[in-house]
Amino acid sequence: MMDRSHKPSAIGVGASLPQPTVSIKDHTIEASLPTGQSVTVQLYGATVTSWKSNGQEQLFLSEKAHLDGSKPIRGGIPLVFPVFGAPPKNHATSALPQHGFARNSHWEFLGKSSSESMERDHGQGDLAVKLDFGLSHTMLSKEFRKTWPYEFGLVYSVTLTKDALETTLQVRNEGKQNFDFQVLMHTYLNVEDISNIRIKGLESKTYVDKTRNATSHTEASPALSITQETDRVYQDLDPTVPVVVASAADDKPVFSITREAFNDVVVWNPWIEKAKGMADFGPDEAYKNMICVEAGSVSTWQTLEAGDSWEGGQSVKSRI
Ligand SMILES: O=P(O)(O)OC[C@H]1O[C@@H](O)[C@H](O)[C@@H](O)[C@@H]1O
Repeated sequence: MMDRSHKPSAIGVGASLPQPTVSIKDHTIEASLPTGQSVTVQLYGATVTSWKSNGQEQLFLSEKAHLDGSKPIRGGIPLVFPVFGAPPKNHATSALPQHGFARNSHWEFLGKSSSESMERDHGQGDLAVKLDFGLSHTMLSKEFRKTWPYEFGLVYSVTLTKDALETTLQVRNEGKQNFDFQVLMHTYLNVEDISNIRIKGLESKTYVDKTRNATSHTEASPALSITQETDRVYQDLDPTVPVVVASAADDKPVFSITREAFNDVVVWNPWIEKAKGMADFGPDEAYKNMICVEAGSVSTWQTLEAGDSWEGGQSVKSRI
């Protein structure tokens, strides 16, 4: 999964091998590999809004998503930090909006690096391109700084490889006070038909069902089908065991998600009524073309002591 074995790029060493390209335009960063895969990231929220692989778009983006920075982007991979869902009462995050401020703040592009993986699963020499984004307390709006007055630094890395999209968040406590946070990569996966997929890797896991008064249950199904509004927080998963979105027809994986330091996975689909009720969700029937499988750390709080840092991430493979 998270492959830390990238060696420095061979760019400019006389080789005429095609290299990744990266372009920056209108607060949008686009990177593509010579093998055809591409990724698009908006500086607003450092939200990944497109990931193309195998000649297909892998992420769902609502037709009505706001891409002008006026609202968190409905689709792609919004980043949830420092609180998941509605903030609890009497907590340091209480005055923040739902899902925190990372997805509705302006990030900076820190740069790109190209690399050649030495030990990827699919053979040697695969090219990868990594895009780094930063957000710190000095970049927050006055309002967010006031409501969450901690000194922090976030570095969000988006790595595109031939086989996967990897997203990693590093959180640093740059102040003198400890702070608590939750984090989640709210990944909207593009699916052809929700009735034709099953979610595997959740059996026997405890989940909180947010559609049933946040009651706790144990997943009985080895292959979960989505047939109604679904909003579940699965807890205490082994991050190295993939959560797989598989085809119901032939059981082949459509997506496989492994994680690092993320023990929770949220499965969300708004279904008919909720989809209609969201002004930025469209078309109404698009709930059939998406499933959110959201890797994160949300069932407890991570406490970060002054000067410390923490890192977590996911690797999403498609149609392997
Ligand atoms: O509408 P938002 O703030 O983007 O949230 C979408 C959904 O995000 C999911 O992660 C939550 O579990 C749901 O409860 C929520 O409805």
